[in-house]
Amino acid sequence: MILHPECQVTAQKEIDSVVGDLRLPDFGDRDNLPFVECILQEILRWNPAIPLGVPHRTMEDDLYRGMLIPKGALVFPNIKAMALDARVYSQPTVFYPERYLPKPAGNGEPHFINIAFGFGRRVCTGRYLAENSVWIAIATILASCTITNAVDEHGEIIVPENVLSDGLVR
Ligand code: HEM
Repeated sequence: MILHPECQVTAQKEIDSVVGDLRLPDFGDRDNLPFVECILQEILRWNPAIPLGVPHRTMEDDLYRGMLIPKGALVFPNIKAMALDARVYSQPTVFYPERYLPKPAGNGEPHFINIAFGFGRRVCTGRYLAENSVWIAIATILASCTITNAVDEHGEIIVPENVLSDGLVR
């Protein structure tokens, strides 16, 4: 929110108009907060927490675009490459939650939630806990707080660097 203050303003206006200021958002509000939903999707996509997914092993020979993937092969789903695929997401490195809104407000780009949590029989078992936890955190924090930059000893705004750890989980 510090790096993208305009997103915070948009989300807070949406929460104020839908929820008001007499209560906090709850899960019953989720369908009525499309921009908060967009922020959740963009957080999952912009810098995926598990960039190379978790490898799966093929149980039988498979053919993919004419290429044989033999039984027993390890397949790594490159989630980060899918997140940054410019054929699917315009300016993919930019944090731009509006991209998911239908046209003309946004680009109608596909939600990332079906990719971020992996695939098939071994899909993340914590998916719904995680997605709902992140959603309620975004909604309640932005309903009750405004996140702003820290300032240094001279009163100058500190702009944090966007630096992430490397590894299986970031
Ligand atoms: C935003 C948060 C999270 C993300 C992005 C995430 C993502 C993933 C991904 C990509 C996988 C690999 C799925 C595959 O094999 O294709 C996975 C597996 C798994 N996740 Fe998560 N996860 C998150 C939170 C959680 C939480 C909160 C829990 C537990 C409460 C959890 C428990 C698991 C478990 C147990 C597996 C292994 C499932 C299996 O191999 O059968 N995850 N997760």
